[in-house]
Amino acid sequence: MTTMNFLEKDQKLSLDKLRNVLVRLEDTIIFALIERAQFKQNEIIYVQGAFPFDNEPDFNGSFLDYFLLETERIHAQVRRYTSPDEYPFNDNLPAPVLPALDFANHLIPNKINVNHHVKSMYLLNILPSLCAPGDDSNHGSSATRDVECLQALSKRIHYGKFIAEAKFQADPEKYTTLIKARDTTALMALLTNELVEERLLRRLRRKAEIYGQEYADESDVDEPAPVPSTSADGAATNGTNPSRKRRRSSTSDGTKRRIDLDMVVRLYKDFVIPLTKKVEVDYLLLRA
Ligand SMILES: C=C(O[C@@H]1C=C(C(=O)O)C=C[C@H]1O)C(=O)O
Repeated sequence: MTTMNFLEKDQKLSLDKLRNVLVRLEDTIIFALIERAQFKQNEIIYVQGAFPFDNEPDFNGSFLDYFLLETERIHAQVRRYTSPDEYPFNDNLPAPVLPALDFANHLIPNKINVNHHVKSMYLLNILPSLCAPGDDSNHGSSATRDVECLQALSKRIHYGKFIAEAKFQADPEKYTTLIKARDTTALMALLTNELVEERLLRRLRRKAEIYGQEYADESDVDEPAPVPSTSADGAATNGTNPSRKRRRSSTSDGTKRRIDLDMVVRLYKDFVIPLTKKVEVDYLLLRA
């Protein structure tokens, strides 16, 4: 199970299934980062007011803010944000044009949304080490990739609500005692699973190493071309064309990477996991 089907009424929250969803979201996040890393930082798209939007005279945000808002406006109309695992970065989005779906109700009512933290973490701490400095004019492409990164990170981090609910259901007495005492330190300690975190960071580095490798297509390398078993003059050959040598696409360490492994691990260690756990604690505190 790599996704939760929130339309299934009898599907109970399972910590294992939820963890599998987080594992699958690692792939989504790594590939979204790889896509953004193709372009330079293009800092101007993050500068408030740097681009005039004639069709939106009252809008005074950055180019990315504009693209994110317009993206969320259209996604809201196809009811993206009615799904229990989707959280927008903007308020005041249009109503869906599609009829409401009857989702299973796993969580207690809450308005927890940490996307302001997600966005500032991404722009201030991730982007500068993800992309080369400078401007390559790929402003639209950079913004589209930024939106994909932000949406994937937001989804992953807000899954903390489901994780917290599953943990509460597994031990309601212990959690209720700490919630009533508003003991956030003890709550954080109780919900923390260091073994899961350590395994995640090891897996993440390995995934980034594999997904981030440049693949040298067969047509890009001088493979020894197979030749007929006998040459034109009829002499037996060894089946290869000695004149073509294999051109390696690798660098000195044997691989050319599209993403910095340490950056990916740091993203999770310093930001994604702590923010997920903050969502878990914030959600549990509502459960008193
Ligand atoms: C998500 C969980 O809760 C915590 C947060 C984790 C994370 O964000 O990766 C991993 C383990 C826990 O410390 C979990 O227990 O799986």
